[in-house]
Amino acid sequence: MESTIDFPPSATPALSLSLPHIRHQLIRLEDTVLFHLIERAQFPLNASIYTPGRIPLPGSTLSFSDWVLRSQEELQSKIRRFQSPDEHPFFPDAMQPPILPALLYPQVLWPNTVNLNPELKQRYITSVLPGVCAQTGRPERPEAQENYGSAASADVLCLQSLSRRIHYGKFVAESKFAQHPETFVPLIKAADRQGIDEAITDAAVEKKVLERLRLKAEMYGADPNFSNMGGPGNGNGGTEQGVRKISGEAVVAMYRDHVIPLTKTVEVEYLMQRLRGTEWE
Ligand SMILES: O=C(O)C(=O)C[C@]1(C(=O)O)C=C[C@@H](O)C=C1
Repeated sequence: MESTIDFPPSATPALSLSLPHIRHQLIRLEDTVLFHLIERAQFPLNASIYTPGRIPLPGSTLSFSDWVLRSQEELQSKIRRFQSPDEHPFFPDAMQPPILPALLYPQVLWPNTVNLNPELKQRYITSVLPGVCAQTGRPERPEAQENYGSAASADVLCLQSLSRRIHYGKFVAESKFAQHPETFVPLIKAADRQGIDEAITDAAVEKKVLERLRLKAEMYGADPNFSNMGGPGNGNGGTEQGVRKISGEAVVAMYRDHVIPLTKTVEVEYLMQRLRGTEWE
């Protein structure tokens, strides 16, 4: 698969490492994540698809959702998806040799093994999805086996866009490191993860991210046929006339409690490996 969003082989390392450019990509990814979540939220939670063994699968003990994700990744590996430096598989054991010739991406990141997808998937299933699929003020929707395939397909898109978002932290971290190695080298040498976390944190940017996201969720999640974007009784659950497509609160909570913290963990863990094989080691 050719470049995902901004790392075509033609992109220069200088552009890939410019912090405003990286933040612009993070803002674009907000839209991608949001639209995929809105697609997922039209179906019930369907807890059965996350339970291994609940839905019989030929030759596999995985949950239905994992099986769909793994099968997709196996196919996508053949068309180069995971050669792109902003793509990380959830199932590294499913990777196959690409059938297309390798693309030459510019070497922007320091070689590293950071992949937080297992933690991301766990949080997505146990915390993000229940918030996104709930419609405030309404009873939980019953399982709908006719939507199992649609829900699992939407999950693939949600998880992959979230994974891209959090692993973008590597580019953010590389950019910050390149700007201030004198700040980071001693912290990394001392394995001071908390110190690194503080050095990469920009509280004003985080606040802006959450404010923008709330606005986007309110706008994209409203049905324009009904004026249900605000006013009393028009909160997350919508009105009698129109149900919101997604809860703004759930989207903000997802970013505040999971997406931003995981992005920061990616940044910290990437930096912890940043001195390997350098003159600073
Ligand atoms: O934009 C940055 O500087 C980032 O590190 C990304 C990000 C985020 O996840 O949105 C994470 C940590 C910072 O505190 C601010 C924002």
